Amino acid sequence: MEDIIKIKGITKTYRNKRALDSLSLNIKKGGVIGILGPNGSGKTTLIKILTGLLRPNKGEVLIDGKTPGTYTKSIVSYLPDRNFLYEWMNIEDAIGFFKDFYEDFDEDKAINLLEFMGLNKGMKIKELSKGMHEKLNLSLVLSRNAKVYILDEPIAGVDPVARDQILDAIVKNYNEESTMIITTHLVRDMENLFDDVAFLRGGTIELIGNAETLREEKGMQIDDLYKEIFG
Ligand SMILES: Nc1ncnc2c1ncn2[C@@H]1O[C@H](COP(=O)(O)OP(=O)(O)OP(=O)(O)O)[C@@H](O)[C@H]1O
Repeated sequence: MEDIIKIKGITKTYRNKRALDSLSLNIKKGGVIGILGPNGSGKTTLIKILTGLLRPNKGEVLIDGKTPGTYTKSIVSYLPDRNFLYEWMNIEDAIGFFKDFYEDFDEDKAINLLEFMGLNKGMKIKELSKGMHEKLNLSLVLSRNAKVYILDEPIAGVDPVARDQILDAIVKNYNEESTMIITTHLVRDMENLFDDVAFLRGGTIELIGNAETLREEKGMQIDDLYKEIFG
């Protein structure tokens, strides 16, 4: 299977802190990969490099054959780990904002997803709870017809019911032609979603593999393997 993302030897240093250390990773087209690692392991830094928000000090990243920039932003739908909508907006404005920004945005899909999440158009952004924010942001991001979806900690800080709804929305809206990259340290809740997993420690990949194969080889769930590696 063709690789949609090729990461070769990237290093990223903030002042004197090395967040990524000669990290290499190829991600094949189609499928869901979990990037797993504890706080500070470099997950967000890696995602910011993939989305073109940061540049590595060394190494190379290719997404669909191009370095992160205008083209890659047009094919990558990104859920940041924080809110990206304006406080003055309501949900309808947020839909309009995505429609204006992204040619691949499917408004009908967004409306269906928002209904599934129990959100309505008139709700004001500044009045949403953390879980509602997460549901809104995810609904918008999943409503783009993108080649690559990058979800940074999609269920962090939300209650178990909202978590299940978010996971359901991801599963139901995932299209097998596209590639999904999800970072998390909430492995138990998310492991059934992953085709492949990569364990990140100290800015490098400690272990990578097919989730099912790893479960068989190690005789344990990915969550237990995570605890064994990072515990
Ligand atoms: N802007 C910054 N300036 C200085 N150091 C930073 C900056 N951003 C991240 N770091 C450091 O780089 C390392 C990797 O951080 P990063 O945010 O990528 O980790 P993470 O795996 O996403 O963590 P978390 O799960 O807590 O979000 C950490 O040691 C962090 O302190």
